[in-house]
Amino acid sequence: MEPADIFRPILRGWSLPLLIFAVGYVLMGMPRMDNQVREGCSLLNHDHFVVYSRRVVTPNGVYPASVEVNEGRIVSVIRRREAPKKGEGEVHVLNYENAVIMPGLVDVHVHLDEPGRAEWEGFKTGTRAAAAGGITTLVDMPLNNFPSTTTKEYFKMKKDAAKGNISVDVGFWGGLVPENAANLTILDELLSSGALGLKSFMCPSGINDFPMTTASHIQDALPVLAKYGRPILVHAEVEQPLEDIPLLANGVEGLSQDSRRLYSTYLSTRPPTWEQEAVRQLLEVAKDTKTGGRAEGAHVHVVHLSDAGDTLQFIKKAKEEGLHVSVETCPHYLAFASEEIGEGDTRFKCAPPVRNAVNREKLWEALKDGSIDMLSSDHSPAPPEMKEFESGDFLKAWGGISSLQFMLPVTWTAGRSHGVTLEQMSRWWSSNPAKLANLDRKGSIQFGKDADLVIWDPEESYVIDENHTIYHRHKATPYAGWTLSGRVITTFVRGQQVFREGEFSEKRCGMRLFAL
Ligand SMILES: NC(=O)NC(NC(N)=O)C(=O)[O-]
Ligand SMILES: [Zn+2]
Ligand SMILES: [Zn+2]
Repeated sequence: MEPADIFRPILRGWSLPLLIFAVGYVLMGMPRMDNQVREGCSLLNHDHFVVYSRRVVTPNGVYPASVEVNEGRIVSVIRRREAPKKGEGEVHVLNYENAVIMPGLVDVHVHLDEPGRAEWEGFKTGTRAAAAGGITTLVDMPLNNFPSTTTKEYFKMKKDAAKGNISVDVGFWGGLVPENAANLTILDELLSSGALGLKSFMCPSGINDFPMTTASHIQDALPVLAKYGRPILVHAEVEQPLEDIPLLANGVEGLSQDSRRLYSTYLSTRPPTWEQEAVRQLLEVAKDTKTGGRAEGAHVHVVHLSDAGDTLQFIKKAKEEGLHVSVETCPHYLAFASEEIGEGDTRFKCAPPVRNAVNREKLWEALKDGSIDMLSSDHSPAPPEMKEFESGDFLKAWGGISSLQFMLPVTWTAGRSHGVTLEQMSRWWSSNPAKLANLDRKGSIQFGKDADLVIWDPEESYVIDENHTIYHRHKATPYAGWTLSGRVITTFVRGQQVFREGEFSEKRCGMRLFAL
């Protein structure tokens, strides 16, 4: 007897009530279940589902578990040796077996350059690269876009440009410049518009409408930041005289074209003393962040640390003294060494510069012992002409490395030889950056958090060659030619499957994240 036959007699007498029930179910239940499909936000036809693998990275360790997702949130994390079978409840199960399920990456340092410089990078291309790379939240920098994000009006332009164009969730830093540091009402409005914090430069940024700030401007802004409990991120390099450097005794103008094509020449123009002096001055004003200080509640964060020498020691000491400070470095400082950069290869140009292999090892140590708190991409691409690929002139080329899509596999590939664990990966890339940006719902696989997940295979390797699809606006990246370990299989943003095996959801349903 077929199951349908059993139901037939029952259906006969009950067909009308059953029909009403069924229609009611369809009307009430289906819209929610089908929302994402209809709206095209997800590649998956379910709002309520379970992902399972034998390696789920949680705050209490890595273990086999099922992660239940309902309407965008994580509703349970259950340790279990096998995936739930079909029929155990009504929930759809995705079994990823040996793949790693990790919190999506939170990248707090990305230049997406819109509005105004869409030819550099953009919300669409940048956030697709992020989704393909397992980054589920990114925080956009207030510069390279035009106008720079320094007032509430410009903040509105920024958030309007993002609307409907983002594949992952995006928050925004506001910019601190002398003009708004001198008019704290402007700063207050910028923060009350929802900027997650501020960003400033202690040296020229290269962008005319983003002038540099001194430590004293930063000191002026700290009490306003304290009022909102938000951080300031600082590009910490201060220009120092270079005459003592023999190569530069006659200024950079006197240098030959051959010399300008050497990375070592560029390196000597931005010595570690620039970072040291900036951080020394910055930490002096950051004393105000101490408990009981005039800016208690504010937080000072040093972006893209390159010098693993005194700069790092200053930061370590400041933390011990109770200052509210933190520091990030970027994979390019951990993956490359100045002596290995080829002549004229300006893809590697960034500020502060990539230093030597000895420094690189020290950065790894500092990251592993917790002296460096987190990682970020500092994805900052520019059109090929500006990178001076033709001339290979390191002094003329725009500084900025294009890398967003490769952050997870690059960290894993370079980190493996340093014994990096999955838990460290998720602390550096998810929980610690989420904390910096006060994104409470982001950064870990835990009950109640947003279901932001990256599912990836750490054992699989591949080459970044011409067959590898790069989603950045510009394809030039210093990781070209690298053999990477770690392939992103799929990415979920608030339970929406936005990327799966080279495919994206039809629509861009990333949310803009504003501070309250
Ligand atoms: N204007 C920039 O995007 N600058 C960036 N450029 C780099 N890092 O070379 C940065 O973060 O300083
Ligand atoms: Zn910078
Ligand atoms: Zn940057």
